[in-house]
Parts: sequence; structure tokens; C-alpha cells
Amino acid sequence: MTRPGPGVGAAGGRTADGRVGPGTTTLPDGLRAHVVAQRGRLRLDVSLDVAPGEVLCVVGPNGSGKSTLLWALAGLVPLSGGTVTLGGTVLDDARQHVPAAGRHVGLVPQSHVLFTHLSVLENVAFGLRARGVRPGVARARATDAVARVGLTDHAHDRADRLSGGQSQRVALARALVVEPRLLLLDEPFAALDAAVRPLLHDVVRDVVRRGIPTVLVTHDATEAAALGTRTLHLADGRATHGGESGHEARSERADDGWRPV
Ligand SMILES: Nc1ncnc2c1ncn2[C@@H]1O[C@H](COP(=O)(O)OP(=O)(O)OP(=O)(O)O)[C@@H](O)[C@H]1O
Repeated sequence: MTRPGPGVGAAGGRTADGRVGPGTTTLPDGLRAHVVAQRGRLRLDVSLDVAPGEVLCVVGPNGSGKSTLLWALAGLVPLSGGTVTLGGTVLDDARQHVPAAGRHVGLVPQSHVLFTHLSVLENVAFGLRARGVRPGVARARATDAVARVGLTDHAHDRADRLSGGQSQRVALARALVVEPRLLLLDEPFAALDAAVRPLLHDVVRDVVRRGIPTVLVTHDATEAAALGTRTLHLADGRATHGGESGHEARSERADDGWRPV
């Protein structure tokens, strides 16, 4: 049977004896995941719940698996065990794998790869066009997203003319424009100067206020305190403890019978 490990935070979906039930969907719009994945020498085995309107900060040393966790949640790193459920819909388990493009997940990766030959606006509109949104609508939504991250003056600049911080803002706009149901941020503010950080923090807070569960990888304790609801500490692919809610974030080996299909 499918047996996700212990949750890191928001309780829910536990059976009378305190275990997490299989295929549980009692976190209606939130994220519930037990991620088991192998990447190089790293074996990631971690459980987490993120309720609507929560920001779970993920912290830990270099190489502890923070980015791998986000990529696995986004469907870009295959699971070797566990489950990912978002809003009651199974995205990953032993039987099914919803590909990244079908997940309605906004990911801002650590290296914010942009199409260098396209403008800021075209980069942000790209995901919408790929989803079949009409050009005029895609352009209007992209224009709005570019304004939200304060880049209207650069809307027509080619991406390869941007600074690192500006590129990061484009990557955030690109993640937001698709109206994600889950937001995954991998050190999204690392290259930003102090003047623009509050604007970007407000952009993320707006998304969170609309009930979107958010996972934020950061090395910045101030940022974690400013944005985070709870903190998950990772070390060598395992959760060591899970922050303010007091929930124990022990992790177990995946011996739940899951096998790659
Ligand atoms: N593309 C890859 N190919 C093979 N192994 C990888 C790859 N990317 C990551 N790994 C392995 O996964 C481990 C964890 O990497 P990951 O990027 O998830 O760590 P991180 O906690 O995000 O680190 P950092 O704080 O440096 O960003 C690495 O140490 C490496 O062993």
C-alpha cells in the first residue's frame, strides 16, 4: 500500500491511529507529498504538507537536496517512490505520473533559464502560448505579469541584455503568469538588490494570499522569517526537523511497495 511518511506540517488525512492514509485528499487545495528520488549520489526521502496560503521554507546545506525536491514536485525529476498530491489530485504515485507541463506548477529554478533571443514579454508569454492561449490574451497577461515584477520599462528588451536580478524577475513573472496552483521558488531573490526585494516579496505574498501553497528554498534567514510560515530543514536528503508548527519531520525509508513503472 502507499504509505507516505510523516507530514512536516499541516495535519490532515491521518487515520484514527495517526498514520497518513493512502490516496488521502483531505488537504483540499494544498500540497501533500512524500518524495523519494535518486539524483546522482543523493537519495531524497522527505515528506511535506503545505496548506493553501502557507509558505514552507526549505533550508539546508549545499547538496542537501533542496533543488532536487522542488524539481521532483514539479515533475522534472522522476520519483522512485512516494506520492505527490495537489488539491486532491494525484500527480505522482506508483500508478501515474502527470508530466510537468500538465501540473499547473510555477517553478522559478535556481538558474533562471530564459530564451535569450526573445524579449522579456515574449519569454513571459511563452508558457501561455504553449498552452494554446490566444496571442492577444497571452500578451495582455504577460504585460500584466511583467508589470507586477516591476519590469515594464524592460518589456521589449532581449533577455540576453538583462542583469542577473532582472532575469530572476522575468523568471518569477513567467512562473506567475500561468496562474499556478503550486508555486516553487528556488532562491528566487538571491541576485536582487535590496531596493527591489520588498516589491518581489509583495508579489509572492499576493500569490500566497490567494491560497496558493508555496515552497521557498532559501539560504537567507531574514527572507525565511519575512515570508515563511514554517521551515523544513534538509540534510543529506532527509528532513531533520520541520519548524514552527512543532510537527516532527522525521523521515522514513520508502518501504511502501512502490516500484517504478
Ligand atoms: N544534474 C545532476 N546530476 C547528477 N546528480 C545531481 C544533479 N544535480 C544534483 N545532483 C546530486 O544531488 C545533490 C543535491 O543537489 P541539489 O541541487 O538538490 O542540492 P541543494 O540542496 O539545492 O544545493 P545548493 O544549496 O547548493 O543549491 C548533489 O550534491 C548531487 O549529488
